[in-house]
Order: sequence, then structure tokens, then C-alpha cells
Amino acid sequence: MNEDSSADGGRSDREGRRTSGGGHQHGGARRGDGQPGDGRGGDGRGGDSRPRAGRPVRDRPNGGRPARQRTAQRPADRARDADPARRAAYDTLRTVADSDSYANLTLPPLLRQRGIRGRDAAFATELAYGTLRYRDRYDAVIATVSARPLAQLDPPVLDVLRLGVHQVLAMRVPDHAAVSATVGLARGTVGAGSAQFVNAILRQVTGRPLEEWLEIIGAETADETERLAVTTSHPSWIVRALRHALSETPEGADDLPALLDADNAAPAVTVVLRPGLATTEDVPDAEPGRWTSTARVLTHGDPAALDVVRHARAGVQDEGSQLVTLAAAAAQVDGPDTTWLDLCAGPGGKAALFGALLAERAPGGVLIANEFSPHRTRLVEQSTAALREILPGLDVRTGDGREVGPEDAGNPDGFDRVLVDVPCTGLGALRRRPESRWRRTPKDLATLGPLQRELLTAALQATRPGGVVAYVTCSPHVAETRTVVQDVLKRTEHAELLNAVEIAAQVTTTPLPAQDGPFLQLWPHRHGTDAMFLALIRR
Ligand SMILES: C[S@@+](CC[C@H](N)C(=O)[O-])C[C@H]1O[C@@H](n2cnc3c(N)ncnc32)[C@H](O)[C@@H]1O
Repeated sequence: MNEDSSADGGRSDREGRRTSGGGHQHGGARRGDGQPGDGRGGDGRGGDSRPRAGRPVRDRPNGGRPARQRTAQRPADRARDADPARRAAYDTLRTVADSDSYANLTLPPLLRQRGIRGRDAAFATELAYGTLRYRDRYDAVIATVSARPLAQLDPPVLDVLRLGVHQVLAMRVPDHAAVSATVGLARGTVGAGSAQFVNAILRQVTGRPLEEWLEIIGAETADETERLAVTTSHPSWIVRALRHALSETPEGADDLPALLDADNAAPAVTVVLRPGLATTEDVPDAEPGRWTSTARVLTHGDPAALDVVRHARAGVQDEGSQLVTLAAAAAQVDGPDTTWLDLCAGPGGKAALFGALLAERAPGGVLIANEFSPHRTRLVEQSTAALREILPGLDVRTGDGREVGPEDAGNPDGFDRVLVDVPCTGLGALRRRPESRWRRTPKDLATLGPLQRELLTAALQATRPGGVVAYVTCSPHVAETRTVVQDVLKRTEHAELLNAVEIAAQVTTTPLPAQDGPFLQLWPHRHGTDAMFLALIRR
């Protein structure tokens, strides 16, 4: 069901070891989706995660400390222990920290095992994912009020604090309830002594609204990148990389803050209707996508509960991923158009759409969906389970894409059309992967760059003259996008760069905002999609 249920789009290095890498995935509850607003049970789980309005620090009387409601409860009256939703969020943070796991693979099974459903599940999801996204922002806030340096705090205590700060600053949980429930959580997890410390810190945090805290933590540096990094909770190298990528666009980088904010907002759940396998009637509680005829945006409900999704006739897939796949299938090839290859297919979201488009055009066609990791090959099998009905020529394989050649097409010339969606840093899908920004480092680029070049080179070599290669990443980092394509094309004879912007315009239902070709770059804040990149090359 998931666009990428392994959360990292694991990649191979030269020796074939599995390392972390890019990939696309569906993550988390939608913003405002079932956020409880009923004040049930007095734990204050209310409302959405909109930040609170407030006057700037300097306008506030009393040293900038507004009169905020303090808990009237005595400690003995407060929640004694963690409630299940907060405990689930805490356990997720600890698992993510201790075993390098992914939040979107950890929390949902944990909620199922513990029977946490509905509003409580949505609350736990927003709490866990939001806390992970805003980790550095909250650490900066905690550091300003803690007498002890953060490095000296036990990591579990720091996680409890972060969860408390998220409730206070980003969720509509009344201060007294956020403090009381978080102290209960501390008591149930890290012990009574730490619970007092948590209480003291959180009571100070409740003294100011979010806007004041952002001014305070932002004022600690004179450097604009560092200020954006701490206030929007991104590593500074990512802020620099995104600024650079935006500055390459005609609009420039003035909207960088909007992009960073978009990374912190959980995306809407978008479903792809695989042509020939599902129709709009199959997904009733949904609205049309913004750009593509295949996309449906769920207004409510769990996509996994939909029959068409369970049977792989539809799937959860970002609309940007759908758009680049539609464009990859639309670029004109010279001659026959029946033998297609997806070189890096796992977990199979694009392969399933690509194959359905091939089946429409040539039901007797062949699609080889190749994936390096056996585990992810199984996910491709699942994603394409229904596709076989309309494309008997589907062949899902495990193998190193760098070893696939024209002979694999079953004819001497090679494939008519090849999609190569390379492993990448995933900087274009940070909103789906709450913890990924903290795991990536600039060193990833050094490992990924050669692999991306080798995979694109293999894709070009596997394609027959007149055929088309679509190079795709879910990262806008220039080192993973245009630089890779330009480097490889310098060393490749008979390769013509097509205008991916114009070709994408042929498949959208609504005109895309103007952008220069030949590369197509989508953005969360400009298009409402992941920051997908597409280059189209004819051999
Ligand atoms: C960005 S993901 C692809 C996402 C996929 N196209 C989709 O839409 O579901 C990149 C994939 O490349 C795979 N991969 C890494 N190294 C590879 C290699 N040498 N050959 C083929 N696939 C590789 C990763 O395991 C990962 O599944």
C-alpha cells in the first residue's frame, strides 16, 4: 500500500552492501486528520497543531512573560502515569533513537498492537512525527531554560521534554494538560526525580507562545542560514542545499522559508488510480488531484481500508511521483514502444503506474521491474500484484541495475523506454520522513553521486536508439539532479536532452507554474508535491 514502506529507499554501494538511501514513502496522519478536539478525559488533547499567535517578546509586560494559565492541580491530582497515546509516541522516539528505525515503520504497528485507534492514534502520530521534525527547534528552546546542558541530559529524559514542548508549542493541548500528562509520562518512563525536572522545564516553556520562542532562539545567531536552521528545525547544510537549488530557478530563493515550513507539514494522503485497474468511484471520499487525472486526495479515512488499495489496483503515492511517471511514459520514442524497464523499482509505486500506462498502450508489452534489494523486490511484487491482470508481460526481478543491459530487453537493440528513479538523499520528501533530516549528512552525497551516475549510464546503455530514458530523484539537491545528468551526458554519445517541462505540461490537468526547461523540478511549497526532479533523454 505504501509508496515506500521501507522509508529510506535503501541503496546498494559498489560492493552490494545495503546502506541508507533515498526512496519515497507515505508517512503519518494528515495534518488535522482526527486531531482530537473534544477535551475528553481532561488530558487536553484538543485541536490542531497550528502555532499560537502572540505578541513579540518586546511588547510583553513582565519581562515578556504573558499571563498563561498554570495548572491548578496539585501534583497528586495529575495523571499518575503515561496515557497510551503519549506512551506510544515516546516509545516510537526511543526506538527511532536506539535502533535507527523509521518512525513511520515503528509507530503504526505499535498502535495496532496496543489497540490505539481513531483520535488517539492520530494524536500519537502527530505527537511523534511532529516532535521528530521539530527536534532541533525544541532542543534550542529547552537549552534556553535548562540549567543543565542538553548533552548532560539522559536521552530518554530529553525525548520526554521534546514531547512536552511539542504539545505546548505546536498542538492545541492546554498548558496544564500538556505539563501534567508529560510529567505523568516522565514518571512512568524515566522516574520520579526526572519528572520533577521535566515539570520545572515545561512550566518555563509554557510561559511564552511559539512566536516569542522563535525570536529568542533565532536571536542567538547573526547568521541567516543558522537562524533559519534552528527556527525551522533543519540541519544547516540542508538549508544551504535547498537555497542553492531554489536559486537555480527563475523565481530565486526568496521563498526558502516557505519551503522549510512545507517540510514541516504532514502531506495530504494522495492515492493513485492505476489506469485500467481503478476508477474514481473506487475512492469516493476524495477530491481530484491538483495536476494529474490519476491522483485522488483523501478527504478523510485510512487509505489502507480501501479495497482498491488493499488489492493494489490503487496505491498511496505522492502526486509529484505520479506526474513524473506520466511524463516518463508520455515522451515520444521513435519506433515501437512496447518494451519498458524500471531499473530501480522498489517498492514499486512508479512501476505499478508505469506498467498500467504500458498496458493501455500495448497490452502485450513487457515491463521489467528491477530492484536491488530482495526485500524491496517483494514490495514491488505487492505493488504490482493487480498489474499482472492487464500486463501479463510484467517481470519483477532482483538485481543490480548497473548490470542490466540491452540484451535483457529480449531483442538485440534494447529497451524502448527506461525509468531510472535513483537512490538519493530524499531531501525532496522530508515532510514524509520525520527523522530523515537528522540522519542524512553531506557525506551521503559522496556515496550516492557515483551510484547515480552509474545507474543513469546503465539506463542509457540499456535503451535502444530512439528510445527514451527518464532520470528521476526525490531530491532537489543540484548534486543529485542536473549535475548527474550533465556529467553523464558529457560522456555519452547520441543522447538528446528533451524538454521535460513541456512534456509534463502535456499530461497535467492544470497548467504547471512556468519554469525553464529542460529539467522539471517540483517543490512542496510551489506545487504541493514532493520535490521530484525529472530529466528526459532520447537515445
Ligand atoms: C528512490 S527508490 C525507487 C522508488 C521506486 N521507483 C518507487 O516509485 O516505488 C530507489 C531504489 O533503488 C534501489 N537500488 C539501490 N541500488 C540499486 C542498484 N544498484 N540497482 C538497482 N536498484 C538499486 C533501492 O533499493 C531503492 O529501492
